[in-house]
Amino acid sequence: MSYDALLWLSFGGPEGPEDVRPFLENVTRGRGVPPERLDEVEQHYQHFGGVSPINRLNRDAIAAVEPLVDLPIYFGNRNWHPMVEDTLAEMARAGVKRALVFPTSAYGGYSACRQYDEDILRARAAVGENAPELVKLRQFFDHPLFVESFADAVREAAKDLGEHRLVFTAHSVPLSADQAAGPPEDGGRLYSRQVAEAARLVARELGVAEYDVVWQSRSGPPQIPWLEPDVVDHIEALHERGVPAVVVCPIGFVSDHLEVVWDLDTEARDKAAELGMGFGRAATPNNDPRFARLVAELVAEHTDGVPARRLSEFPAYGCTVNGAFCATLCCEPARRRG
Ligand SMILES: CC1=C(CCC(=O)O)c2cc3nc(cc4[nH]c(cc5[nH]c(cc1n2)c(C)c5CCC(=O)O)c(CCC(=O)O)c4C)C(CCC(=O)O)=C3C
Ligand SMILES: [Fe+2]
Repeated sequence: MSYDALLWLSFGGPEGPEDVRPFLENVTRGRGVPPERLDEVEQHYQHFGGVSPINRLNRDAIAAVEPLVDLPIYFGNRNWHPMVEDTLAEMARAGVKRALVFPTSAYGGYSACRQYDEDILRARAAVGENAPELVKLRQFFDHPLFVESFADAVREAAKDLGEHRLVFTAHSVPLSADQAAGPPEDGGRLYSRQVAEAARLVARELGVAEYDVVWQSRSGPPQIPWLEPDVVDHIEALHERGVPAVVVCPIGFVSDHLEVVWDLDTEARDKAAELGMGFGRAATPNNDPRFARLVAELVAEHTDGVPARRLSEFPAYGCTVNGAFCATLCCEPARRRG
């Protein structure tokens, strides 16, 4: 199959103090996130001058991928400029008929996969009949280049720490969303099980037998259960068990965006310092040259029939055309069910 372009599809983030509130409103529209939580998150962004690093990190990664692929790369986001609707309109004007889409998430689940399908549907509907055909690349949580880059990052973060516990962290989601993650016939929990599998692969690469998988950045109303334990609470629990230091590996993310620099480099690091524990945080893959190669390989699976490299046989989906869902009821949000 031939393609005219690659669309880099990401979350988006504010680029100045006035952007923060409208960005947060875009993210949480219709999601029942309490206003107090939004006020709190607004402060995290304002602490960094209202600028999330995520757009810059995406632009850097795109620049690293450009020399490795034969396609022009376009950049569009779900929640902030450049908005994917505008990017897709620009692609249509440039004559793009069929494009691959790289979503900046390695996993399945509603927030990590299906919501990017919804972005594709929305953007194609906005552009209308000239909308390019869009083929989304697959979930890559078990790609050897993803796993190796995290393993090296953990080695680097741990190098001066001595005895420590390795703790993987990913974005928490409501338990109901995790239960609905993946095609129902797979039994659900695709997101948390893929995160656990990626953690297992990185730990295996490092030869580490004991480690934990925990969650961060929980949102939503307090009465709704989300994946636990939270990383900060877990650091306290490790301290009580006499663990002298932690290395936190943000396996759930591809870049050091605001939820990594705030929730880990600020909150988790401060908690460890308060308890007198050593703390190291592994870098995410975004700026590792292997990440650019990973994207180029995912593209080559489609353009050159290069076989998919995977370290596990764990269920993986995500590759669909024009925003179709991976399977009937795949990652269907509970609130939208009958
Ligand atoms: C699974 C997952 C990923 C990983 C997959 C992927 O990477 O796509 C992810 C990534 C990200 N999440 C991000 C930011 C936010 N997420 C929020 C809220 C939420 N995230 C959720 C899940 C996830 N989120 C959920 C279930 C909610 C509740 C609302 C809802 O049901 O949708 C909120 C609202 C405020 C709050 O925290 O309450 C913000 C600001 C940023 C950008 C950071 C930056 O600006 O640098 C990134 C990359
Ligand atoms: Fe999020």
